[in-house]
Amino acid sequence: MSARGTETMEVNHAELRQWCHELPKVELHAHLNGSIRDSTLLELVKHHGDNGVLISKDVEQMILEKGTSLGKCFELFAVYHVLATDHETVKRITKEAVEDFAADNCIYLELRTTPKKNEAKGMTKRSYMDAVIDGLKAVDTVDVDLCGCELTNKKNGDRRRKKIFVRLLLSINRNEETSAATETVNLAMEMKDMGVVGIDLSGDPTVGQWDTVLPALEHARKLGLPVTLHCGEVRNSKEIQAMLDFNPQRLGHVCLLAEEDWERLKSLIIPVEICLTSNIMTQTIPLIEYHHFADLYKSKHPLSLCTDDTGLFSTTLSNEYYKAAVSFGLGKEEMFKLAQEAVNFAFANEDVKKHLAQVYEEVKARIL
Ligand SMILES: CNc1ncnc2c1ncn2[C@@H]1O[C@H](COP(=O)(O)O)[C@@H](O)[C@H]1O
Ligand SMILES: [Zn+2]
Repeated sequence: MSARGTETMEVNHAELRQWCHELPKVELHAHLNGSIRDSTLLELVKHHGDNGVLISKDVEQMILEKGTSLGKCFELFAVYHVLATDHETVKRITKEAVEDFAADNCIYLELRTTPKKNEAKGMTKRSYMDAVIDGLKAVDTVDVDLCGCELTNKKNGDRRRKKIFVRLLLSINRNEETSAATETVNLAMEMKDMGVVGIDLSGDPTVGQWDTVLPALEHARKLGLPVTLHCGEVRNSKEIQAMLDFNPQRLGHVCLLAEEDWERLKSLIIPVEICLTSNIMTQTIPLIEYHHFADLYKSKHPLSLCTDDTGLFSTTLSNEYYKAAVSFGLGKEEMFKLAQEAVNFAFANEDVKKHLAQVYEEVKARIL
């Protein structure tokens, strides 16, 4: 290829990246602690290291190797939870995560987090969540709509300021007991007027029993809380079948499904949260060319592109769109439609969805 040809391609890639950045996006699968900035993490490591809590060198090494296998991710999450589980830090990482998604032109963010108890720091699941809400109130680069009302005051009444809708999902960790999982569901219910819109099941897929968390998930369903489940990150046909039997509002990942489970997923038409970079970096999927996005997309199965853990996997939602475009040959119209349709799978109410739909209508002529 001539030097000129290479140059043209590079320009196109840069332009495509820029376009993906400008596209208004909807994020449905983002974990708070997985979205911590590297710079913040290193600062926290230093702070704790200086206090003799953790050996900085080991942690720095872990950060360098972050996200390179599913096992390494969960080793690192254990570290994150030591570093980030106090009220001030929870507030800080929430503020920064929302500001980062907004800077990436995300117009709706469903942020999920596992409410944590920490007696030594006087933290309850409720006070952890209050710190998250404090973080949302502290956002100052963008207007945040939490529960139908804007949290941040419009600086100088500037109507042109960017706006992001943030809704929260409370995560049940797979290794929690039934009572702890049920406590999280009850907390979600208690915080329904504070932007909490649903329940997620996540955590290390090699631990925990479906039967232990099922009563809590059924409780959520009875209370009318939508549920999304991390599904098929490891081969576990029995659990995957039980998850399909449960028939949740959404599923995350769905990587390692046997043929008949795959067909069942499609016939149930459960919307899927696709996390391309996450699946490749954790080696759940060996190569992007083999990713099940292609099959779901071709079958017109409902899906949305998501980041999972922007910090852990050094990605952004724009980057996920860019990756989908170059890996599966999607054009701008197709990507626009993908982003626009993700609105339908959000757990927010119809008013929010109408507002988001309008944003896409308004921007369409300019961006396509
Ligand atoms: C890589 N794929 C994944 N699979 C399963 N669970 C994951 C995950 N990525 C993140 N989490 C879940 O989210 C927690 C971090 O955010 P919060 O502390 O809740 O804010 C992790 O501890 C894990 O339980
Ligand atoms: Zn996830």
